[in-house]
Parts: sequence; structure tokens; C-alpha cells
Amino acid sequence: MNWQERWTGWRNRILSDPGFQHWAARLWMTRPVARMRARRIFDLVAGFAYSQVLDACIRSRLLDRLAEGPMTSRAVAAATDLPEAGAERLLRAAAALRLTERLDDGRWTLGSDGAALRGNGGIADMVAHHHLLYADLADPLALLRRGGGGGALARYWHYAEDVGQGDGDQVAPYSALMAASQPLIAKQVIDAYRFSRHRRMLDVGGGQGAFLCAVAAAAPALELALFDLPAVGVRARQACDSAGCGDRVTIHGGSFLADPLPQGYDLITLVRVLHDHDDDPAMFLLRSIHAALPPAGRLLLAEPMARTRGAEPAGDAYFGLYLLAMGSGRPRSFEEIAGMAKAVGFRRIRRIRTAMPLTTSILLAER
Ligand SMILES: C[S@@+](CC[C@H](N)C(=O)[O-])C[C@H]1O[C@@H](n2cnc3c(N)ncnc32)[C@H](O)[C@@H]1O
Repeated sequence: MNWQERWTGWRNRILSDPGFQHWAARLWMTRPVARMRARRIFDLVAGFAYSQVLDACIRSRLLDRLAEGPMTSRAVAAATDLPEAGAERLLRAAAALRLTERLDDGRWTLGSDGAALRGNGGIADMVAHHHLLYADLADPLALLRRGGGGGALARYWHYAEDVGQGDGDQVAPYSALMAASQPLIAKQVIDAYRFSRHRRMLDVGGGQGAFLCAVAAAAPALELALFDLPAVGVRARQACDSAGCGDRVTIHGGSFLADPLPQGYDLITLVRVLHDHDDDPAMFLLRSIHAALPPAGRLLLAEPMARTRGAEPAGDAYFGLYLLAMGSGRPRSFEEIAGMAKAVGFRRIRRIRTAMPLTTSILLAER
């Protein structure tokens, strides 16, 4: 038995001993840690109920309504089509989670986390589509045993794997969700990297062009292009035109798993794409990007990464199960992606720090 096995065995025997737990909770010195641990475990046990409180707040548009001004429980009941007792129950549950807050006069307003959540465009859209993941996770062991996919979330995005790769109606919901949640990512990337040092940029798997339009505003001289499946490309053209950056954007329709990528771009970006793919297609994609770049051209890859310090649950717990339910891909750590990039020939691979690694980590590499 090595030292690590001995240490974890000893630690775990102590921590699971009811006598030790009782003692630690009573002693003033260990009490704060004991309480913190108990709270963490309770949150783990009850987290699915918290998520459903959030779901009810989003679907009833409770937070949007409270953002317009304080309301009584009765007014909330009328606005959300709930009985007054149901509205009061939801408001209290949401207050316990800091989504709502009761004023001294008894009316309700937004809580501090409710306000922060509303300020982040896209979170509400993510929550609204979580019923798909929730259904797929009803029996997590069944999902793990069948190796992923086959459920509601897989059907939602599976156009990319279908013959013909989707028509406008099939790609619309997923593409719209990606566009709505893109500002969370784009801000982090644009703050962390100077795009104006490049001449021509290609965003691979760029969806409806939300990231590209954000970069367009930050780097006015940059020529821009997007590569995505043809049906998504059509939506990107419309979205970029309506956002006012259409004249700077070229759209290339195709599959990055079947077609070569267009050449002549000194920067290729890959935002929230690699983690959607299993290792073989992910390596194929990295190889195609390497082949498309000129010497010293750069790859900027941005996505939430596994085992990011302080954001561990977002990687292997949330995205680990999300991508399993989707039926393809896995969250990877920076080191894993760096290893893959190196294997296809990239050099000078480095991490660029972002303000919010929970949502966005960045890897930069050179051909
Ligand atoms: C998770 S979304 C990310 C979209 C965008 N980069 C963002 O962050 O909002 C993945 C994108 O990859 C595209 N995609 C998936 N498979 C593809 C393929 N084989 N060829 C080209 N694009 C593909 C999807 O259509 C989708 O737009």
C-alpha cells in the first residue's frame, strides 16, 4: 500500500465516523469546517430540487417580472398563473436560494443572485432547455451503461450527425441557444486576447455568428469568416446581416469532419466545439485546422475545460454528463487539449488567462 492510499484510507475512516462528526460539530475550533462540509453535502443531495426552483422561476418569468419592480405574492400569483399558496411557496424557495428577496413591507423583489443571473444573457435559455438533460439523467446508471446518447438531448442537436446534416428547422433551436449563451464566452475571450494583431480570422463551428460579430466590434480592421454546416451557415448569414457586420463576414458551409477547411486565415478560432467531439473526430478537426493555417498562423481554442482549478464541477460533473447525454464528446483539461494539439504538429502552445475560467478557458497554439 503506498502513502497516498494509506493517507486517504485513514482520512476517510475518520471523516465517515459518526463519533468524529459529532465531536467536530461540537468543538468550536472544528465547527465551522464541519458545518461547511455538511452544507456542501446537503447541497449535493438537494441540488436537483434547487435546479427545479430555478426552472420554475425562469419558465414563469418570475425574475423578469420582479426586475420591473417589487410585487406582492398575490400579484405574483396572478402574473405567473399559480395559486397564491403556490406562488408564495415558490417565492420562499427562491428567496432561500437568493433568487428573490422579501422586503420589510412584505412585497417581493429580486434577490442578489437573481439579479446577477438576469444580467447574464443566456443563462435563462440554458435553464429553459435543461428539461431535456433532466429527463436523460432520470436514470444516470442507464445512461452510463448505454454509453450515452439515445435520449432527449441527443435528439435536440443530432442534426450534425445525420445524413444531410439538418435543415433550417432542425438546426434552429440548438443554434439559437448557442447564440443566446455566446455573450458569456465572447466577453471573456475578447478581454483576454488582442484580435487586432491578425488580418483574417476564421471561426470554425461558429454557429450563428454571435462570436464573430462580437469580435467584429472589437477589431474593426479584421476580415472575418465562419465555417459551419450549410443549414447553420444560412442562419449565420441572416444573423450577421441583421447585426450589421454581414459585409465583413464570409460564410463557408461544409462539414469539418468531411471537407477541408478554407485556407488563407492567419487566425482560426474554435469556440465550444472540440468538447462536442470524441477523440478521433477531435484529432481529425485539429489536424485540418493545422493544415489550413499558414506558417505561424494561430489557433485560439476557447471552451470550459475539465479540472480547471475552482471550477471542477463545471467540467467533469456538469459537462461530463451533459456531453454523455448528447451522445458525443467529453470535457478535456487544458493539458489534454495541449497534448492533442502537439500531436498534430502545433507548437508554442500556451494558456491565456480569462476572468471567468468557470465558463471559458483559452488555449493558444501556433502552426
Ligand atoms: C456547441 S456549438 C458552438 C457554436 C459557437 N462556436 C458558439 O460557441 O456559440 C457547435 C457548433 O459546431 C457546429 N458543428 C457540429 N458539427 C459540425 C461539422 N461536422 N461541421 C461543421 N460544423 C459543425 C454546430 O452546427 C454548432 O454550430
